[in-house]
Amino acid sequence: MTLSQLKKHFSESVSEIYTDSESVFIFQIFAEDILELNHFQQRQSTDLELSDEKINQFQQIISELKTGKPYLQILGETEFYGMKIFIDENVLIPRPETEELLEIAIQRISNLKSQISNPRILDIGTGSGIIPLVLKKYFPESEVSSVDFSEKALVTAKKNADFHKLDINFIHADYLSFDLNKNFDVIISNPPYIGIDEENKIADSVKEFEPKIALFSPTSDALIFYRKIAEDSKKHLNKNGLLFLEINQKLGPETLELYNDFSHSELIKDLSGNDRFIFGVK
Ligand SMILES: C[S@@+](CC[C@H](N)C(=O)[O-])C[C@H]1O[C@@H](n2cnc3c(N)ncnc32)[C@H](O)[C@@H]1O
Repeated sequence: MTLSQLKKHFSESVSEIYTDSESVFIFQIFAEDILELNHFQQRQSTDLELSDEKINQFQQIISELKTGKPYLQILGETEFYGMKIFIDENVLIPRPETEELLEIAIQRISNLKSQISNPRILDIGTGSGIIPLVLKKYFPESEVSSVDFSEKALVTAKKNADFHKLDINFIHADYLSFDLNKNFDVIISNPPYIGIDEENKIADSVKEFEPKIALFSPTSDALIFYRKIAEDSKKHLNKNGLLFLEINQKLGPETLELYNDFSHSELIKDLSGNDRFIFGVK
């Protein structure tokens, strides 16, 4: 089988799940990984004869894609804020909105840095580690702690931290019953924000392949993490400390209200125009 025949076979096999342009895009990504040919080289090598081993690898990928498994999980890595990030079934696949959250945070923490040279940062809900990794990369003098209840997620996050040689203090704990024992200059979080009773409204592809603990709050209270963060901020966020949260777009005003004792708090929309972030100054 040649490369162009494989490409056609690939597109036809996944046509029930992906549009033509999506399947071309996904094929290119896997061809880059398996055949070690960049996009330009792939276009120049349409007649390349492929070994049975390579064809079998693509066949395996097709079988997995047909189950609805996200292609990034099959690939095992993604790019986030310009960094290579390993992912697997134990962590949330990084979302573009979280890149926006970090853009907002980096800009505002830079301003804070004129007053505090080594800010102490707490991230709640580590997942693949994207938030603490990006912040530690941008603010090497900062002290970054990150808590997650999922031991398996922490294994992946540590793998990412080792890969990028970044020093993060990972904490394995249930944040909802965790006593913070020090104060922070920055609290940031993208916690689970869907009430467990709303599970039936979420697409099967998300529910089936991404960890439930990353998506759903443990009760029907979708704001349970935000309430605990508000409580902790009272005692453990320093004066003029900064708060950055990714939130459920349907609960903007209710979530913002939890932080009305801050000297400043605002809702910020994402690029799609949804209420998606809260920025607060204590
Ligand atoms: C929405 S995901 C966000 C992951 C990552 N920060 C990101 O933006 O991709 C929420 C994370 O919170 C973690 N989590 C869920 N319940 C938790 C709890 N009770 N205590 C600490 N972490 C928890 C999940 O394991 C998951 O990694």
